[in-house]
Amino acid sequence: MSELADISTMNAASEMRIAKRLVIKVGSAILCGADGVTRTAWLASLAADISALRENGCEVVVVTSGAIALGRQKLGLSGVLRLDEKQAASAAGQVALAEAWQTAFAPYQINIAQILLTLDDTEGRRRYLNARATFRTLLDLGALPLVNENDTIATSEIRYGDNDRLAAHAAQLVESDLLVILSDIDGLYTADPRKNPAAKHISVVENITPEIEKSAGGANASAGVGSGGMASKIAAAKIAGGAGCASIIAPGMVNNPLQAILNGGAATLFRPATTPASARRLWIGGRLKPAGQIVIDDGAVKALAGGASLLPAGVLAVRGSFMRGDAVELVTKRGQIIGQGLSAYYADEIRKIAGCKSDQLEAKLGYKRRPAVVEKDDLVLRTDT
Ligand SMILES: Nc1ncnc2c1ncn2[C@@H]1O[C@H](COP(=O)(O)OP(=O)(O)O)[C@@H](O)[C@H]1O
Ligand SMILES: N[C@@H](CCC(=O)OP(=O)(O)O)C(=O)O
Repeated sequence: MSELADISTMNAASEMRIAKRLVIKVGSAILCGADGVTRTAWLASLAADISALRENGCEVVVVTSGAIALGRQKLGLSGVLRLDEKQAASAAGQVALAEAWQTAFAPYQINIAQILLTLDDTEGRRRYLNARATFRTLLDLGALPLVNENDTIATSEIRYGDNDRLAAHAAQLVESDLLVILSDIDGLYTADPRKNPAAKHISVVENITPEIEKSAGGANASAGVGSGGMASKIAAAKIAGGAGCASIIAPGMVNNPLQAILNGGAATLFRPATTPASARRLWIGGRLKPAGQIVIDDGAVKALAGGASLLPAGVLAVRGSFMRGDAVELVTKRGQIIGQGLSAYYADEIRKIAGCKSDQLEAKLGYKRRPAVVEKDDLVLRTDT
């Protein structure tokens, strides 16, 4: 399937075939079963699928639940857990969870890298930039980022709510083009098929209408393990879609679940309303209020127009006081605003390194950092909008 494929014929399989960066969400029930024991053969089959996708050039990030389910077994906790018991279980279980994933990927010499996120990490721009840079570096180094919520410090006020939404935020953070949520069901139905046997499977959702949202009922809070329900999966698809990322809800209990999607097995595709690039352009170039200005030389103007990041060598001056992660306007020496981006440095740091070559930065700053003042992915030129 080429990238120029007619989108009206897109389904879960074709969307998966063209994905370049994929976030896969695995729930506790699929990974651990009802008894809280890791399904190792299944996990090995998923590892084979992920390894095959990576060999085809697709970058993969995994969001995995299961820490509480595994931890409660380890610590001998039973019944309904208090918040502090859940947090203790997740602390003990996260170790076992990461170990299970690392074991599954050992045959492919793929390193697992654990990232525990809290809502703050994706909502606050400075932490967002740090988290994104870490993901980017891990993917560049060929590691497989393994994400879970940082349950041990998350409180009810700051929780994402469930790992379906966490996965959508992770997809947004890494600018993924596809989110695959592996579920205990083969997609969305017109109503909950457990309660309504006449419910019909929906293979493609163009728009998440109130009717679609109503079909899911409420959250599945009473389930033994996990906490999501179909409502949280639709909410996740909505968050991802707003960032230009398509979503698939697919059956996760079967072995080789990703290969099953590629083979045309039943699943639901949620098509996004926009692309990741235009969602990002709208956010950086339109919604964020600039906190300052960076004046750049003509060489830098040319380099940015050619798709480069802004390096300190092209910086002439800095106006205002802004922080790392704030939006800044990029201005020519004649005063023309040519674009807007997220600053990778504090204003005062840029003042120290303005005009410097990249190999002089460590001596000027006293520490080592990526050289770009504004990374190309964090930059929107006026001609782009
Ligand atoms: N409209 C719907 N279509 C499909 N499943 C639904 C729908 N409404 C409610 N559900 C229920 O949601 C369940 C999936 O949510 P959940 O059990 O949390 O999944 P997982 O454990 O895979 O994260 C299904 O098994 C189904 O009973
Ligand atoms: N972070 C928690 C899982 C929370 C959650 O959303 O679970 P699930 O509904 O199984 O995806 C854990 O690792 O146990």
